[in-house]
Amino acid sequence: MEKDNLKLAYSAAVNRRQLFLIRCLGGSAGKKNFNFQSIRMQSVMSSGPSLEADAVSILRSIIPGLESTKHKGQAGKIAVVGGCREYTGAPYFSAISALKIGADLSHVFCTKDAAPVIKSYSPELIVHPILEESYSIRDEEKSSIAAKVIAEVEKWMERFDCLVVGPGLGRDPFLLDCVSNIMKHARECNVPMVIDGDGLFLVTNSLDLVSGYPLAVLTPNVNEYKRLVQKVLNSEVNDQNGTDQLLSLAKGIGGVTVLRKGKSDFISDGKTACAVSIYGSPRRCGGQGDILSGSVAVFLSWARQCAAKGERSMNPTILGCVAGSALLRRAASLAFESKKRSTLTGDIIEYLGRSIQEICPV
Ligand SMILES: NC(=O)C1=CN([C@@H]2O[C@H](COP(=O)(O)OP(=O)(O)OC[C@H]3O[C@@H](n4cnc5c(N)ncnc54)[C@H](O)[C@@H]3O)[C@@H](O)[C@H]2O)[C@@H](O)CC1
Ligand SMILES: Nc1ncnc2c1ncn2[C@@H]1O[C@H](COP(=O)(O)OP(=O)(O)OP(=O)(O)O)[C@@H](O)[C@H]1O
Ligand SMILES: [Mg+2]
Repeated sequence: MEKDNLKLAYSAAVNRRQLFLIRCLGGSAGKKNFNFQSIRMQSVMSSGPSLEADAVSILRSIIPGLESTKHKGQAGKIAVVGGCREYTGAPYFSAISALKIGADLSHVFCTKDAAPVIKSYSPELIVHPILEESYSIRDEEKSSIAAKVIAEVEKWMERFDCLVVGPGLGRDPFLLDCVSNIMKHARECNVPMVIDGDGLFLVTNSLDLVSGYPLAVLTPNVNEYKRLVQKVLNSEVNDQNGTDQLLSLAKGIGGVTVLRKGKSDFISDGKTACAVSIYGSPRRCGGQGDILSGSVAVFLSWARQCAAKGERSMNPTILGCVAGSALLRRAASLAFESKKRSTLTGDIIEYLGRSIQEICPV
């Protein structure tokens, strides 16, 4: 009896899978004819058609081709500022996701303690052990160390297409001072920044770091969003009027782009708002936001390249957010299909490649 039930469940799963493949392939695997209709339907159904971005078209339009004329670096050079004694997973997830999506180089600027650990996760990452936390230095050393940190980052800054600031950064006051200097320098160099995790803790307390900088993207989770709304709008989160509040928040920080993470991801630059509701995963394991920050950094860089060629008129930071969110959610859904309750962030990262391949086959 149990065997029969198992057989039935198995054949139902196979049927569902076949139906899904037929719907997705739509008779052709070619880039132009690829049919992602099943996913688009789900997305429209879950948050209403008016706000939902056409994420698949956006992804297709900004993912660059793989051409033999290109040299290393042209598909993106990303740097993650994060990683401390407590957190080594978050910067790794963010930086490795950038590579898995298609960036050529991914750097991590972290504390001296975190560096050997992050290096041991992957030889693909370029890891700079430059940051220090208060516990490891004497007060009289602070100013010389702060000067060294910024000098080290300055050497690299102009090479980066985007910085991700905050995954696993921690909240040590001295370290955050040094990171503030890095952000000021990035801003002077017009380098886009995705601010996440403890980077949002820093920015919420020092809004000037990003205020009025249109190349800044903030990616708050539920707690981080609440703190931002309280600080900037002096009110509580109001989900009845969620879109207006998000617009006001982005506007209140001088036109930065805010990607509010949740059941649907909502994105606004203070002028327009859109949503990504593509079906993701019901697992809420830590680290999915880190994948998102690395993804947004890459797509934002690609969208800016398209904009520079005059190929796209919409705000490239918004396009980058939509693309990053859609890809993460698709990968999470594929990972969950396979791993169910045991789905972890590492599993989702393994599906980034397949998710991008479905949209832009090579
Ligand atoms: N494997 C890893 O290394 C991971 C590390 N992560 C990192 O963990 C850090 C925290 O992210 P969460 O999403 O948990 O942050 P949240 O702000 O959502 O939650 C953290 C919780 O701890 C409290 N908290 C922690 N430190 C505090 C402090 N110094 N003062 C006041 N309250 C404090 C917060 O109020 C909140 O309740 C970030 O740097 C994030 O990037 C996460 O990305 C998950 C994965
Ligand atoms: N309730 C939900 N249903 C579906 N997807 C969700 C839900 N909540 C979050 N997500 C997705 O997970 C991604 C990460 O959001 P989450 O709120 O977990 O971030 P986070 O707390 O910063 O993660 P991290 O653990 O990496 O710090 C979002 O981009 C969103 O697409
Ligand atoms: Mg987070």
